[in-house]
Amino acid sequence: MSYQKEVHIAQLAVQRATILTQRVFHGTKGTESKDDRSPVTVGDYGAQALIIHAIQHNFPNDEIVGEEEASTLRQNPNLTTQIWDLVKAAQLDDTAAEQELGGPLESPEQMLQAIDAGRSAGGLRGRIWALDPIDGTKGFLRGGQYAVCLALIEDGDVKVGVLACPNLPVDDSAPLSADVGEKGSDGEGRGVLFAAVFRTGATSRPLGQGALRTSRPIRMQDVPDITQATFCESVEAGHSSHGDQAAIAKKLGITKESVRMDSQAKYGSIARGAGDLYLRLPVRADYEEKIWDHAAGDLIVREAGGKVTDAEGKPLDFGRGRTLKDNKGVVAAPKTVHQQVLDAVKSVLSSK
Ligand SMILES: Nc1ncnc2c1ncn2[C@@H]1O[C@H](COP(=O)(O)O)[C@@H](O)[C@H]1OP(=O)(O)O
Ligand SMILES: [Mg+2]
Ligand SMILES: [Mg+2]
Ligand SMILES: [Mg+2]
Repeated sequence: MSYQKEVHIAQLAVQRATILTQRVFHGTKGTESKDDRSPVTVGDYGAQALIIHAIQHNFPNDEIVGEEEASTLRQNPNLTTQIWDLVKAAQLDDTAAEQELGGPLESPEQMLQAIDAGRSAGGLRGRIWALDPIDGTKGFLRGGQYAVCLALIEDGDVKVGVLACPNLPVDDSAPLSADVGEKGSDGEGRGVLFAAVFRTGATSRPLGQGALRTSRPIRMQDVPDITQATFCESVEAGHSSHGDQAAIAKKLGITKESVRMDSQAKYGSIARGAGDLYLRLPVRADYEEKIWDHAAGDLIVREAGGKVTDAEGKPLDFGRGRTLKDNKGVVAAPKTVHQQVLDAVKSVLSSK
């Protein structure tokens, strides 16, 4: 199977969803108090509805594991109307592409049903899409990094992964900096769409409309000297231990500050060689990572020449349900240095 239709539809679907997320961000900026999470709620539901509608139109027999579900939304008609207005207006300029996605949704009820179609339990058999409509909610709210993430898992293996990152530089060679991580902005020169298909490599293309078919291949950067590598990690210390990361960097002789950013933009950034290593180090022993937080990024990094495992060296197992219940942490690195990084991770974690 070549998965060409799957990756094409997945790219268009996340691209359309970012029209909505960007409108939500710009429409609410400055009008909401800082700790008001309503923009992200609107963006989450709206993007999930749009993407599931496109999947169901093209692949009606596939299952979907989506992060959100509509039960609380059904009790809030004002919020439903607000989201519906955004969902019906989010259309690609390219009318042929819009038709391929099934065109606009027909009614608020159809929108609610689409959101609720993301309730698959996941598992080892069949074709299952994993969807995170907005990954990196904190980054989204602050105007930093976030991603719209979609992957197709077949019999437990990720076959297609796409990540739309509206606030990352378009330029694959733009170096990472704390500024890129913390202050995104989707202005001029920003917005990139990463994609990968199992065994055919990874690509990027501009996210802007009018650039629907101009993908270029991406590769991880060689790391001839590990002491010069750039680490990426979460902004949130509660999602990945900053202290353990610093100890691991020290053990490897890395002196450069890590780059902190929210979301799977970290996987995309190392896949195109803007950074080198991504570590996610468990903070709470009982937290199970969600498949929609990793499936697309895992494939994009592996197809760009990387290796992705958990902190014990096991591959991420996407066939266990809605979570990665058999894995703890993530170590993503170019194949050539992965073992060296993993050894440092194991040594630091076992000495705690
Ligand atoms: N304790 C935790 N450990 C690791 N990841 C977490 C934890 N709590 C939430 N997350 C998830 O981490 C993701 C963001 O990761 P990052 O910090 O790399 O941007 C979110 O999807 C978030 O899930 P949720 O959507 O439930 O908040
Ligand atoms: Mg997420
Ligand atoms: Mg999310
Ligand atoms: Mg969430």
